[in-house]
Amino acid sequence: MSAPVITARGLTKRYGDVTAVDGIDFDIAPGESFGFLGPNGAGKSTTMRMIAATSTRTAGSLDVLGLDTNHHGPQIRAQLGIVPQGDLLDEELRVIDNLIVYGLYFGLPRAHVKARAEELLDFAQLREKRTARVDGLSGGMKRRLTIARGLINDPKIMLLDEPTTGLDPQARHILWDRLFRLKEQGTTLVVTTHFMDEAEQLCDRLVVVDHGRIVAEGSPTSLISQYATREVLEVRFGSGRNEEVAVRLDGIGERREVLADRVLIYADNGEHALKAVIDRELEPIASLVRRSSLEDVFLRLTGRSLIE
Ligand SMILES: Nc1ncnc2c1ncn2[C@@H]1O[C@H](COP(=O)(O)OP(=O)(O)OP(=O)(O)O)[C@@H](O)[C@H]1O
Repeated sequence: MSAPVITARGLTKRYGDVTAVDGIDFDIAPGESFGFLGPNGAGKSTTMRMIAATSTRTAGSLDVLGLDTNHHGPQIRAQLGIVPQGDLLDEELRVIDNLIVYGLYFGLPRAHVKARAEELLDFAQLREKRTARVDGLSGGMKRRLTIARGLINDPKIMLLDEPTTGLDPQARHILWDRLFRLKEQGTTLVVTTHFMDEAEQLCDRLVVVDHGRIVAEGSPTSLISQYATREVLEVRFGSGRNEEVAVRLDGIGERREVLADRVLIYADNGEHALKAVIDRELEPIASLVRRSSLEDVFLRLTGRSLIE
């Protein structure tokens, strides 16, 4: 494997009594698409801010492109593309000017910035909005503009904090498509998300984080095969009946989880599990067999759902 572009050992961040990031280790390889998957408050944004060298660590080590983040902030940021959780665009400026102003801020030559901004308008599929003011754009367009802005300095690494939160399904797919394009071009992507489908779509490898700690690491498929069965049967028995019925499901599937509105039965063959449920005359009011996902991995590891 080539030398990592980001290396963390025992990385820790405390805010007073709160330990936001609690001694985590990870390596990110060049060209890799790496994810931090975890619920709100898990410490993902704090980790991103330390990688972007905008927040110093309390303990441990963190190197980005061979530079210590506590001592080389400006040199590191010059080589990163940063897409923060909020878009932080200049709403009163035109789309093209948002790109140009940001590029000039890096101290890049004006002619270069202007040419690069035009290329990025096409990349972000915003050509026809070139002279529109940002405050008139849709959420998806603003997000694509933020990504384009992050690319103005030709970064080796893109940091994307919750890239599609708040977007509708169509806007998310357009954005994912742009990120796949970047990945194909060899850009290293570091993504935080609490959406399991986003992690499955975008990440070659990810760490599952909870309460500032890494609880599992691997590719989406390896995590699913390690922590879940091939399929899951979801059954609903009606309000208040799930707990009562769950005790009568013993022996069906490998494992069961009782949630407020449904019971999940983990089995490699969901149809067989459903037949076993029906044979016991338990009469679910609804049932669904689906493939296991990273949501199931998170539930298995923490006993909680990713989205509460
Ligand atoms: N500047 C700060 N001062 C004090 N506490 C903070 C600060 N920033 C984050 N925290 C705390 O650190 C913990 C981790 O927060 P962080 O924002 O990194 O989580 P997250 O996984 O990114 O969640 P979200 O997606 O909601 O941002 C939380 O308990 C949060 O309240």
